[in-house]
Amino acid sequence: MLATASPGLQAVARRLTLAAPAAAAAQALCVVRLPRRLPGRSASLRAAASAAAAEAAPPAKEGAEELGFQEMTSGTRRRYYMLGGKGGVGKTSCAASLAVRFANSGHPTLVVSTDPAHSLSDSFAQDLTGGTLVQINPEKAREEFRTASQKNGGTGVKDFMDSMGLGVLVEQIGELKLGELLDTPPPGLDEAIAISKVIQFLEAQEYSMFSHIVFDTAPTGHTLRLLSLPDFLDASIGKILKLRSKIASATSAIKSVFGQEVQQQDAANKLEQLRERMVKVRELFRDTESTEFIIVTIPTVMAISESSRLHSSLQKESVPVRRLIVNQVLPPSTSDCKFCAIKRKDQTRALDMIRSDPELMGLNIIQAPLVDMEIRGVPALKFLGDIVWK
Ligand SMILES: Nc1ncnc2c1ncn2[C@@H]1O[C@H](COP(=O)(O)OP(=O)(O)OP(=O)(O)O)[C@@H](O)[C@H]1O
Repeated sequence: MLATASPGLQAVARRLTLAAPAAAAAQALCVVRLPRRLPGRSASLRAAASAAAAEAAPPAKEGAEELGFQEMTSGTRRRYYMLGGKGGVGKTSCAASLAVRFANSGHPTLVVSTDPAHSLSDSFAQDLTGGTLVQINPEKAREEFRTASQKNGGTGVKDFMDSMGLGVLVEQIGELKLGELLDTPPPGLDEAIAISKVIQFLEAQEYSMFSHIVFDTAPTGHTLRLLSLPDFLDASIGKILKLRSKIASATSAIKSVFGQEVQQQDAANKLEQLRERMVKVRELFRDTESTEFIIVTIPTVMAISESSRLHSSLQKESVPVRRLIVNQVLPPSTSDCKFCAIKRKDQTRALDMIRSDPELMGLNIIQAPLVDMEIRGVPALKFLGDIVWK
């Protein structure tokens, strides 16, 4: 989904609309362009914001480098922020509030969702000033990939090779898992191809004005698969290309004998383009200068354990992580009911767990209070953003 305002962007939007039938909405990516200044919050939200900010516990920064909002807006390079974590912890709310904060500080911002069941439009309460919504359909993108790979063979490159009497070569390059790749695509392929498309669009001249891109990422499992996928695809596509060059001389010999037309160039070029895009996505995800993965969690033992594992996996993938948002922390109170007192004790134990977790203790920890309103619509997002992103 894409919300656009300028005529140039609308041209892209129309192109994308045509490529994506409405029925595919559940499989869509969401890209929202934010105007530089978004509507301010109401007087009641303003009052609640200052109360919540005063009540929010100070961020724990033991051993962590000092990181603030100012640092997020310094420099001239485009910045990418990816928010990820366990389901329901507040990724969308935090991502949307960061985007609103950037936009209101004068930074042209795009917010993108890679979650097929994204709730960005709910979060913004469809308050996408001046924009039109457009779906980018990952299934369509995957279909393009399959068509490119199968162009010459009807049922695939392997069959094509067999038909040319070259099946034995495929056997020789034993590890080629092309059939599997095409018939049972690994989880996250749609997402990876779609995100590479988004990155491709973002690199176009008409998007160059956007200095801040915020990704409201898919839940943990998807995100990890997505991160490791470019390596897998790189290897698979690399094998196809290697195979192609190996058989090049053999096919021309066959052509000269049978006069058979072999048009592999087109398919190979498309695969090569896809491979290059995938490599770019992988590089972008690992670039410490421009990219940061922000883990969002809540103060429960289960969520923190999962965040610890997520951080460990992200480190293995060399994805830069510096901040941990602990969302929905009960604000201090002098008159707790029994339920609140027990809940608070649980939360305190979970927060202590973060401070002693070897994976998490070095991160800059930002506590976001549990607020007594739904985080929905730009004023509420501004309210949350002013508390979280200081
Ligand atoms: N600090 C908070 N105080 C009160 N409510 C909150 C807070 N943060 C998030 N919420 C609410 O919690 C719900 C889930 O939030 P959100 O959709 O941002 O989570 P998510 O991690 O993106 O979920 P999913 O994994 O399903 O995409 C929403 O109704 C949101 O308004």
